[in-house]
Amino acid sequence: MLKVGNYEFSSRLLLGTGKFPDFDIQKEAVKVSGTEILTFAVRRMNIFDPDQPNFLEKLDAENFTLLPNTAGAKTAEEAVRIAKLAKASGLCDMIKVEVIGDFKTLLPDPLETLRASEMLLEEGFTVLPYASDDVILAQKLEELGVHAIMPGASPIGSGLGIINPLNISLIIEQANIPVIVDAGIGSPADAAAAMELGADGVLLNSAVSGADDPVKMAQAMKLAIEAGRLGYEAGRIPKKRYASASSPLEGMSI
Ligand SMILES: CC(=O)[C@@H](O)[C@H](O)COP(=O)(O)O
Repeated sequence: MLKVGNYEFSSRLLLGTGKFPDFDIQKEAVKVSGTEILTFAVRRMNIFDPDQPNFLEKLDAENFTLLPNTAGAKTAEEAVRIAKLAKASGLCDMIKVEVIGDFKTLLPDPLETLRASEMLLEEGFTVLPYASDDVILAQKLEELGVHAIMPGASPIGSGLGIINPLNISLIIEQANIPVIVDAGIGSPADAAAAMELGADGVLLNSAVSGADDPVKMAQAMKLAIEAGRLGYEAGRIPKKRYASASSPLEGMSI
């Protein structure tokens, strides 16, 4: 069970809704992924014009917890404005804080992310900041009172997987709140690796929406996340430098 603030989920996969080839494929991929949390950029929503196409319309949004994100914000103030807009339009009070520091790498701005998180907590939001994989930043965000931390595996849309597993595992080890690895996941192996490190969940989008077969990939991600979690809970064997026989012969009279 993944618990974030007052919310509980049985799926540990958080899925982005952008960049699918079409809405029917998006709908089918979402269905087979088993996700209960859908994230999307508030700025992509036609909140005030119901006649405009709505990219969530095929999805029976009431069956999911919506996690609006503040993509496009460059400052804490912009992120707070976007979050308030989402809340005012009746979307969930959970918000993924995304304050980008540089539009080439799409890496998050740590200082503005910290400031935005503080301001949104004061406003009563359930706050999930997307952050770099910085161990101390994760500590400071937790001290502020955020409800989950979402360190990036690698830059958004890069598909590079976890480029600093040490940092991700240190963040997980110190955290008393859920750690959801977000962005840069390229394959099911990457998602399983995050879960095997002990992550509480994985947020991904491009790996599914950009796959040759997004529906198959959505299912693969679901299975990978479940397998990774099971493996983590089961406890892997330690890595050793030398062989040790799988069928020991000691004590056997031959
Ligand atoms: C949808 C969303 O929130 C993205 O900003 C997120 O970080 C996913 O990144 P990938 O597309 O790399 O999975």
